[in-house]
Amino acid sequence: MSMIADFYGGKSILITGATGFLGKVLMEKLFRTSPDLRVIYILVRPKAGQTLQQRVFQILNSKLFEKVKEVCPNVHEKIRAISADLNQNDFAISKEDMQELLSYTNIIFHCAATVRFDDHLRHAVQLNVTATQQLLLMASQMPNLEAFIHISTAFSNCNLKHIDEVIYPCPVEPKKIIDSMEWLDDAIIDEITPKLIGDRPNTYTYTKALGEMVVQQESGKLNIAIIRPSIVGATWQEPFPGWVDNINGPTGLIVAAGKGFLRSIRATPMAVADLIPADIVVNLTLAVGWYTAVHRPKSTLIYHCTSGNLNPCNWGKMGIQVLATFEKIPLERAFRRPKAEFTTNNVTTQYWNAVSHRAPAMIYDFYLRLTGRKPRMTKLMNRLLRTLSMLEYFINRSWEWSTYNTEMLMSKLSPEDQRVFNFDVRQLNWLEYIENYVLGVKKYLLKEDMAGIPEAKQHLRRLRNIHYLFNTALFLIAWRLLIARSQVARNVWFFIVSFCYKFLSYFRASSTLKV
Ligand SMILES: CCCCCCCCCCCCCCCCCCCCCCCC(=O)SCCNC(=O)CCNC(=O)[C@H](O)C(C)(C)COP(=O)(O)OP(=O)(O)OC[C@H]1O[C@@H](n2cnc3c(N)ncnc32)[C@H](O)[C@@H]1OP(=O)(O)O
Ligand SMILES: NC(=O)C1=CN([C@@H]2O[C@H](COP(=O)(O)OP(=O)(O)OC[C@H]3O[C@@H](n4cnc5c(N)ncnc54)[C@H](OP(=O)(O)O)[C@@H]3O)[C@@H](O)[C@H]2O)C=CC1
Repeated sequence: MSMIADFYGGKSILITGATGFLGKVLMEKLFRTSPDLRVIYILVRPKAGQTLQQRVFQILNSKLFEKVKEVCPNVHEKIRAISADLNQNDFAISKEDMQELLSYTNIIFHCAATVRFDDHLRHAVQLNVTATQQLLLMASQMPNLEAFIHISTAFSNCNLKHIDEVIYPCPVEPKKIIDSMEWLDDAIIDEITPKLIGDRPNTYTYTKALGEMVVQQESGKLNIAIIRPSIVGATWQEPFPGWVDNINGPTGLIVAAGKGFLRSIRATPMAVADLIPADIVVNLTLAVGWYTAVHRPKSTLIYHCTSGNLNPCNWGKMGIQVLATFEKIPLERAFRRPKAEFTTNNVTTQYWNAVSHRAPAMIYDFYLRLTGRKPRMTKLMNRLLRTLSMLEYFINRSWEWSTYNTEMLMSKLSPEDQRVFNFDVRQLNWLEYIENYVLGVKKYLLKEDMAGIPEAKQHLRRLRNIHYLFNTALFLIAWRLLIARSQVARNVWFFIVSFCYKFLSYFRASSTLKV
């Protein structure tokens, strides 16, 4: 019997960010392991062209929830979508809904955030800091609340090399930042952003650090815990391997490599690729929810959900395995063959960007123009290069995260819970995981049919032939131009031609003699 699964039975659970990548995996696991839970409230904002109900329907009818429907056939009745926008005052929740949330909620999982690296500071503060503050205020009015679990990121302190499971203060108090965002105009915010974020690379990591400070400051009498996952990747085992449905983190680059857009990347092959599968994050989150509510630790505990110190993998190994998988299982309609290299300095990066990214895009756009179509590849390539420049910070450094609390929690679980809520990353086989990740990208994100693999391989063979033809033509043109301009080149050319001629004549003469 799983104590954790049992704990969530009969509970009313509030999840923010349930429509996001991690939120969906969290909801799925909760329904699958504790089908007798009372209700899951999810705060959802209406999206263009979709009502709340349509959004929920889409999630519940996705492949991810297939197993849930078997164990929890009335899942539709147990999910209660509440219209909310975390950017608004009181989240724009109606009075009745707010009353229901305040009266019944037992556990909160706060996953919502803006994960964009380039978000404007005002927006990132609103969602990652102010909304967290407001949610804590709401939580403090919930008489039945047992635990508040805040999802942060292991990179909230990426300005440090070694990171412990503690909250590191930022120089400027979050409250001051929140206040200043109310009266400063965008131009001034733009000007002070670099000074505020200091040695962090973007507004995301900075505001997630501020969010943690807010959690610490506003915790009051609440039972709170913070989870810090590193780079969340596709699922490892549950509900099935390789599930992923957005392009954040490495996923977008895997797609770009598989489609042949990404041919070189500035990365340190030996740097630790601190990836963590989404189901491991979710298992730890649920175990933390149980532990925080039942054991009520005296202080706010922080749990690092990382892989680097227990089972390290590096970007080099990951990149090679990604490409090896694309050899066997290519993506459909690739732009070029999947073939990429790591570069390690600015000069080679600029060179390969020009030769392997910009030039082919321009040639292809030229071809599109010639055939009366709208050019698009240069624009796409520029966006990819911009994305690469934003991710570079994370693939050229290694961090060490201590995992005492996470390991302590593991030791507190019963053998059954260690099995059902497995967050032991030491058991993960990276090569197998990455292969399943790449397959998952193909099947669940790009929705490509496995039956199309022979055609995809055929397409790659065509691309290879075009590549050879193109290179041969380029060589001949260059050579022709060189011969026209240089006496030395002409001499070399005549020497080669006469050598070949003599060789052929000798070969013909000797074969005639034999006859
Ligand atoms: C020896 C062999 C070598 C072979 C190598 C080849 C194999 C390659 C795979 C292995 C390398 C993997 C490296 C991975 C590096 C990952 C580092 C991640 C670090 C995360 C640390 C923090 C973790 C967290 O806590 S939060 C979660 C992470 N958050 C994000 O990832 C968000 C990042 N994204 C953004 O901030 C934005 O999307 C931005 C700024 C990058 C782009 O914004 P923009 O306004 O331009 O528009 P969008 O609409 O968002 O997207 C535009 C365009 O870009 C494409 N795109 C977006 N993200 C990615 C991505 N991660 N990778 C690739 N492409 C991406 C998107 O598809 C759009 O394309 P269109 O065609 O124009 O629609
Ligand atoms: N993915 C990763 O690699 C990592 C993620 N994390 C953390 O995990 C958490 C979840 O991340 P992930 O699932 O990847 O992110 P996603 O971007 O996939 O999901 C973000 C969620 O937040 C919701 N949200 C955003 N803005 C609002 C708003 N104004 N009102 C209501 N809801 C809103 C989104 O709703 P909508 O669907 O409407 O957009 C979505 O459900 C975040 O806190 C993130 O910082 C930490 C480490 C790594």
